[in-house]
Amino acid sequence: MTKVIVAGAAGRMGQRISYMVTRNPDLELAAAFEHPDNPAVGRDVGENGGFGTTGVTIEPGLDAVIDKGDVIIDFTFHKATMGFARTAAEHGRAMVIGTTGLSAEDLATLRELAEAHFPCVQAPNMAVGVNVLFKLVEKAASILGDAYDVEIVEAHHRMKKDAPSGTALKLGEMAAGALGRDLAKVGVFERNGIIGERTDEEIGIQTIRAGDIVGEHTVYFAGAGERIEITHRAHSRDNFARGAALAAAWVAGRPNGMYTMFDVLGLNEF
Ligand SMILES: NC(=O)C1=CN([C@@H]2O[C@H](COP(=O)(O)OP(=O)(O)OC[C@H]3O[C@@H](n4cnc5c(N)ncnc54)[C@H](O)[C@@H]3O)[C@@H](O)[C@H]2O)C=CC1
Ligand SMILES: O=C(O)C1=N[C@H](C(=O)O)C[C@H](O)C1
Repeated sequence: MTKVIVAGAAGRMGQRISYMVTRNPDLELAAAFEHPDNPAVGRDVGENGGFGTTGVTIEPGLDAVIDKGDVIIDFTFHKATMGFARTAAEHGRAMVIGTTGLSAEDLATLRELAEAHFPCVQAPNMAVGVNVLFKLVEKAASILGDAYDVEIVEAHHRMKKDAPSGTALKLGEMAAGALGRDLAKVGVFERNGIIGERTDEEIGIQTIRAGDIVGEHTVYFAGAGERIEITHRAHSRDNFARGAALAAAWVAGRPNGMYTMFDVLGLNEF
């Protein structure tokens, strides 16, 4: 039985992850923590999340609970995540990281820490459907090639802090990789004013923030006289949370290093 520590346990994702951990027979919800200023500190994580009494109290900060578990599931905020990774490295705890908005520098540091000290599953989206979407987009781009313009539109709730979504960036990277391009060079994240004609190689990524949209991603492949649109819509946060719980059960006991949901779901061969 793998003992799980849930970071940001009072957050939108933290609540549903805590619930999914209690539903997974391979996992034990061993501890939960929040930012020390969060009003949920001191409450039972299940009562706070609306799924009953668990006997697990939300503690103030990771240091208070680090000795209680084997795997930390982190869906919080990029600055907090990097601090948790340093603590995980010191204590040799595994991590599942769903937090988005990590910079290229953060990801390089995370890789260094994980390769030396702990196994880590990191993915911008832990839903099974989105991970299949990544593969479909890679395949579509490699078949269609340069004759089709690639554009990505993502929509999320008004509370989301980072833009574009980590998923949209990954979709852009999958398409760019299949087309022999580098998203850092060809990504276009804003269009306004007299911008001139579209270039062949650019990959546009546009953002919508509105209401309580859980998460939607559409990739367009538009050519002369036709287009393909591939869309994923999340109906609730439970698919992300179920994926995170699956990743926690999978990562415990693995060799140190970085893994993705493709490893967890066995999608590398596709
Ligand atoms: N990989 C995936 O499948 C998914 C990733 N996400 C990502 O997860 C992250 C969180 O999303 P939400 O739950 O919607 O945000 P949220 O704002 O509802 O929850 C974040 C929680 O983290 C807590 N937190 C922040 N700093 C902390 C610290 N230093 N110590 C302890 N707790 C701290 C906050 O108090 C808050 O309760 C975002 O980066 C989002 O993009 C969201 C959904 C799916
Ligand atoms: O913040 C969210 O809500 C989500 N964030 C992730 C992202 O940035 O890709 C995944 C999901 O779409 C929900």
